Amino acid sequence: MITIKGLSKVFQSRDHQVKAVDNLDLTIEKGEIFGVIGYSGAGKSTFIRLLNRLEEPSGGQVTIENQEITGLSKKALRLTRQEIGMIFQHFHLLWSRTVKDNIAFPLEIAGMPKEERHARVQELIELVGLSGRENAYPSQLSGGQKQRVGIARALANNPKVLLCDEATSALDPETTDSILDLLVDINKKLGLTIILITHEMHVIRKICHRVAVMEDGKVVEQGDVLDVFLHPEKPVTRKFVDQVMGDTEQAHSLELIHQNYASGKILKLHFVGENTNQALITELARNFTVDINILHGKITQTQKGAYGTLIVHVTGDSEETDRAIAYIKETSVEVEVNPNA
Ligand SMILES: Nc1ncnc2c1ncn2[C@@H]1O[C@H](COP(=O)(O)OP(=O)(O)OP(=O)(O)O)[C@@H](O)[C@H]1O
Repeated sequence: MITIKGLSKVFQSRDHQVKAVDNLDLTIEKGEIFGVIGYSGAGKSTFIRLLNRLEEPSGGQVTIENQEITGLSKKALRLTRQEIGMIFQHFHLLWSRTVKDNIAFPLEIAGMPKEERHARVQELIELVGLSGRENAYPSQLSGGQKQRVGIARALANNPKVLLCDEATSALDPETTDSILDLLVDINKKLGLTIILITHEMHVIRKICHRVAVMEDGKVVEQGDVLDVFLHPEKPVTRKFVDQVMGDTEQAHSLELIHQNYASGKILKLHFVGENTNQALITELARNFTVDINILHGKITQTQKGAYGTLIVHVTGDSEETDRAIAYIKETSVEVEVNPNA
């Protein structure tokens, strides 16, 4: 478990102070993929760099599995950093070393004997899917392959936690997905705790179990990814959810829907987890004498199951419509009945 208490970082420039991280408290469970999302300037990079003290905190504590990182001497910190792997947006590889020598680098520093090192590097190359590219130089690799080298190097000393600093931001969407798949795979295979920062909700949706939203150096909202998707509280969180669900477009089409459907009721159904798979609409049509028109919908997958919304127009006898709505409410699908309809 990782506990962060009252963590702060104040940067002092000539004429003013910037509280990049402002009295932040968080608990991250062992083995989870925890995402921190925020816009540029929210303090994400500073936050993640405080965890391994690439940035020295102005105040507060970071404890990783009972070891207080913030209380370590510089010498002890050097050793402990071997237990905290990190990957970066621009990979930070050594350009004059081959793939295998880049991966071997942290093992050399840790003093691992040559033969053991060789075997470990081979194992890591297979783990990250780089077999056959051992002797290539970074300049001969694609962005995705470079990040795979970064991941292998970060995992070399069997860290307790992997920190990912915008690790997919420099990659195209397809490569991003393959790197995210690799991170999920590693999390499952090794039970490794992963903390990532990003400005893309797609990354959170695809791989995180829990998420914290940062704004002005503070965590303004946090929770299970599905809960945050379903009930975003703060405007900044809603904006991020809209990145994936396209709600602005939905709001616009809702206005049109009102104009076009004067009678009946417009329902907005939220599906979570298992319920996305059930044939609710078919059941409604079979069991109630109502007509149902699907007007708009989107379902997306997260690590904790599926999440989606569906806007439907229901017409029929008003009592029968109410019964159908009551039936929907009995399932755990959430339903909002549009008040204007
Ligand atoms: N070394 C520094 N000196 C002074 N101010 C800094 C320093 N590093 C960061 N800041 C300031 O701290 C705030 C948070 O920056 P940070 O880079 O952590 O945000 P971020 O959310 O990671 O944004 P980005 O994705 O743009 O890097 C910003 O106002 C930034 O200008």
